[in-house]
Amino acid sequence: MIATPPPARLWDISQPLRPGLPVWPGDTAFGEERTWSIQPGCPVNVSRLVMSTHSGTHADAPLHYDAIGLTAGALDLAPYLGPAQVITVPPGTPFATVDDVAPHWRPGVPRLLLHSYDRFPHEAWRSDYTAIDPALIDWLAGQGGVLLGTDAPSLDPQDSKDLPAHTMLNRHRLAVLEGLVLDAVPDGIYELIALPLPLSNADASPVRAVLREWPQR
Ligand SMILES: Nc1ccccc1C(=O)C[C@H](N)C(=O)O
Ligand SMILES: [Zn+2]
Ligand SMILES: [Zn+2]
Repeated sequence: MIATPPPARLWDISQPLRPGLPVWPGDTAFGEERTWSIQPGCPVNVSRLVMSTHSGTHADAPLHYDAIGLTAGALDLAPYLGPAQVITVPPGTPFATVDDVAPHWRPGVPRLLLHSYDRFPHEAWRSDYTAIDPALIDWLAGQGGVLLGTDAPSLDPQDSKDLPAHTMLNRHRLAVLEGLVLDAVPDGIYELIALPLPLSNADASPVRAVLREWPQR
């Protein structure tokens, strides 16, 4: 009889996808439509989804911010699986900076997930989210980082036209997750699992992001 360890605790850090989901101003509303329904002569329910590639918790592909960038289907999956550290930045911070992160940084854990909301805004779009100082992305790359995640809907401010944070991310070829829900997650080290879908031509992909307890050594 193999002794099986108790299951590691899981945190679901993904937004529920549903009609009424707050989306980027002007973007495609989340829609679902039943195309087949269970009834005499039809044994199944089937639906159709209409959604932005940036709906809810998602991974940008480089194609989102680089006209010749990789698509979601071409992304290397390794950055989206592995040890990650959750660090809270003071709520209401306009830009997360190196000074917010460096004092809490655990060298050798190459994924940074920023927790900026006191309470994730599930019910309404908020434009006043915490964006990312590009210098933090440059610093993360220097620390051997491979992925940056945030509970905000974007790395750059909503009105940004030159996307300095996404540009720095692209320069360092870092992976990104946006729209994480970290309300219930204490700062610390976890195993991140958040795989993008093999959407062959897309500029981003929804992910089911979870954190699993990481054995503290
Ligand atoms: N839907 C959009 C439409 C136009 C411009 C930006 C968005 C975004 O959703 C922001 C995106 N999540 C980003 O990666 O910054
Ligand atoms: Zn995005
Ligand atoms: Zn983005």
